[in-house]
Amino acid sequence: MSGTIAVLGAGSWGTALALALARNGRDVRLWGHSPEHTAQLAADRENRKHLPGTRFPNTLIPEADLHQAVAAAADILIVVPSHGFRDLLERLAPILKPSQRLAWATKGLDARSGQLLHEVADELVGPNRPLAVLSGPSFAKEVAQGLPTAVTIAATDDSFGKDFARAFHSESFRVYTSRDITGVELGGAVKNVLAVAAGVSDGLGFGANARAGLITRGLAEMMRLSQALKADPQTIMGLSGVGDLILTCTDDQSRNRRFGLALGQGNSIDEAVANIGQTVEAVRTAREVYKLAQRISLDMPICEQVYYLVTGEVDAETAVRNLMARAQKAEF
Ligand SMILES: NC(=O)C1=CN([C@@H]2O[C@H](COP(=O)(O)OP(=O)(O)OC[C@H]3O[C@@H](n4cnc5c(N)ncnc54)[C@H](OP(=O)(O)O)[C@@H]3O)[C@@H](O)[C@H]2O)C=CC1
Ligand SMILES: O=C(CO)COP(=O)(O)O
Repeated sequence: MSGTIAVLGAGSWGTALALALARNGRDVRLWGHSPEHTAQLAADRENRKHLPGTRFPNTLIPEADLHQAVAAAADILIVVPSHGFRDLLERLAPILKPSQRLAWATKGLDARSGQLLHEVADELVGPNRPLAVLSGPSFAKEVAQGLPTAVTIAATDDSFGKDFARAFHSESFRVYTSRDITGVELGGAVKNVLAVAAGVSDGLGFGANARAGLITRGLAEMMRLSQALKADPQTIMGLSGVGDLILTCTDDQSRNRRFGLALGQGNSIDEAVANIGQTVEAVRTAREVYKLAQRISLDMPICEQVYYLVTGEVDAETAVRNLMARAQKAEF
């Protein structure tokens, strides 16, 4: 990754990652789907909507035209919400050059097919294109502020993984590499669903014991799913699994946790989403994880109750009662 990198998606995370790359000496084109928003980024040299107070280096250029952003780039990094991932790849498929490698930092599953995002990428712009995913415990605001952060990049191709890691790696942004794309993607998707459960529990005032119990039994669900999908269990014990699970379940910067908190405090789903005003991935991911677990007959009781919550089939207290009423069993 020595040439320009096109970051596609100009929300909080796309902007923070574009800043990390530009500060690390890379030329970056930051594309956003709203021309008004991209014009504001170009005029202010700052993303006032998502990350106020952080000036863009000269090497970070906002770009309203997708074709131009892609044409200028050696490699591509997608950072749109998961519901826009497939559509964006369909737009990219006819314009990507064979030499351009593709990475993403989106967390979630494909809302149309329930597939992992690397399966969608492989289908639409593969099969031989090097692919990579960046994930781990990393709030956009802290990355934009240059606070110490560690993440994982999993790639289909070792040289892409190393190049991509080098493009980001700095004294404040530490990058570990992996080959387990499935494990890294699963951790990033499922932790958002579990963060809703932790938020609900805290919103109901259930205390520290309940939160720790939910995180630990949630980790067991993540582990079970990763084993069923032939991911490496070690990945779940790493940054993109337990690392991001702890971050998102315990800190109120997390939008998924705040969504759960709001439900636990008696707000409706629509009120909670509107008040947060940004992407809350778990609203969709809870459905996809539930369907996936059903399809492969896997027991994921916490994710199941979050699914019933986001579909309005139970309220917060009933979801917790349902979990506590389960039959006694061995821990492992
Ligand atoms: N924020 C964070 O700390 C982190 C986020 N992530 C992940 O990054 C992904 C993006 O989240 P984040 O940047 O935080 O979300 P934000 O809500 O901050 O921003 C999302 C951006 O994407 C735009 N957008 C919405 N739909 C589409 C689409 N179909 N095509 C292109 N752009 C679109 C939105 O535009 P508009 O406002 O017009 O809708 C907005 O600019 C998510 O999967 C999230 O889980 C991962 C790690 C950290
Ligand atoms: O993924 C994240 C941090 O790693 C951000 O979490 P939220 O989407 O819940 O804010």
